[in-house]
Amino acid sequence: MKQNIRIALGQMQELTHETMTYARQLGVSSVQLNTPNIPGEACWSYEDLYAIKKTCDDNGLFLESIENVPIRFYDKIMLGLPGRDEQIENYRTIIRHMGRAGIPVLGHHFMPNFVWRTSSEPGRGGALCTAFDLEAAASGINQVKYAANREVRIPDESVMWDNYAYFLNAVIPVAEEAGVRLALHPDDPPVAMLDGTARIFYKVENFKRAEAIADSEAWGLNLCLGCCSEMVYGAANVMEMIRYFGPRNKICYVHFRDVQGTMPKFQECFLGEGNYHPAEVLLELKRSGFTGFLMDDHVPSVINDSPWGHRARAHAVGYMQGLLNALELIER
Ligand SMILES: O=C(O)C(=O)C[C@H](O)[C@H](O)CO
Repeated sequence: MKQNIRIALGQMQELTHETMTYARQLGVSSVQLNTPNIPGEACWSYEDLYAIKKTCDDNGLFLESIENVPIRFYDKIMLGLPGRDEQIENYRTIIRHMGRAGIPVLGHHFMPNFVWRTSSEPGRGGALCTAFDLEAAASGINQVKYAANREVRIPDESVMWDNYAYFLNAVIPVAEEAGVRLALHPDDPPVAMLDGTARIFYKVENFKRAEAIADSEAWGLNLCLGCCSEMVYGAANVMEMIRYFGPRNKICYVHFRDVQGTMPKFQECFLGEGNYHPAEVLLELKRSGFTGFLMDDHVPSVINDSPWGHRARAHAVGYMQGLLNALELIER
């Protein structure tokens, strides 16, 4: 059954009584977890995944997606190193467990050296916003977030493509069988090469290539509007991604955030002051046939906020709720 566009509260590593109560207080009925704190050095058990799902159900919340297994679970897969087949076996096990537990989407990215920022800059009213400047990154200074295996560098984009294809060929049939969709997140920052390691999901064309490799309903996108907006041509990528992948039912869910500026230099910001027009984007999503969920992603650091960002997340969620409300009205 097709669902309506809805909003999930997200980017928690753990589901506490407090966050679940907060989600309900904000008026959302679903949640997403990012790299949850689940025991396991290389794999997650069915029991642990089911326990999370059940906790959500018991608290009146639908668990929409788990985004990302820890990088150590699949670094060899991304880098094509010996040991990747064991990692793939574990990844397949996690997919099966998720399917059995009734968790429908597993998010993934393919960035061996993960998300980079080079500074935090004051944004609106002095709220701190993370920023990236390729020149600063190249000089090796101020790397704010970094989770790379610095010993291994893959300077060749075609090797990264081979690694991604090897991964998809091994996991897609299992995902199809388990009824779990694998949702790909774009590279952040979207750049072809970072610290000597090639990236492949930094431009629109490359997602089309990935879709063709997967060739399956089990593959889709975790469409991070922020990352697409960071790409050269900014907002145009956002619209192109929606117009192309929406009607193909390939957008599993959306990270609703934005930046100012585009590669090689950008800064995160509040919704409504970035490169794209949020209402226009939501309208386009609706028109494209999207029926997944929207969620808060990175948020500026506002005054007296918690490390997770309760205050700024409330702003992002409220903003999306207002947009959805208006959309419902004009569609009546
Ligand atoms: O960088 C972004 O846009 C993110 O959302 C980072 C997240 O950790 C995301 O899960 C990366 O896959």
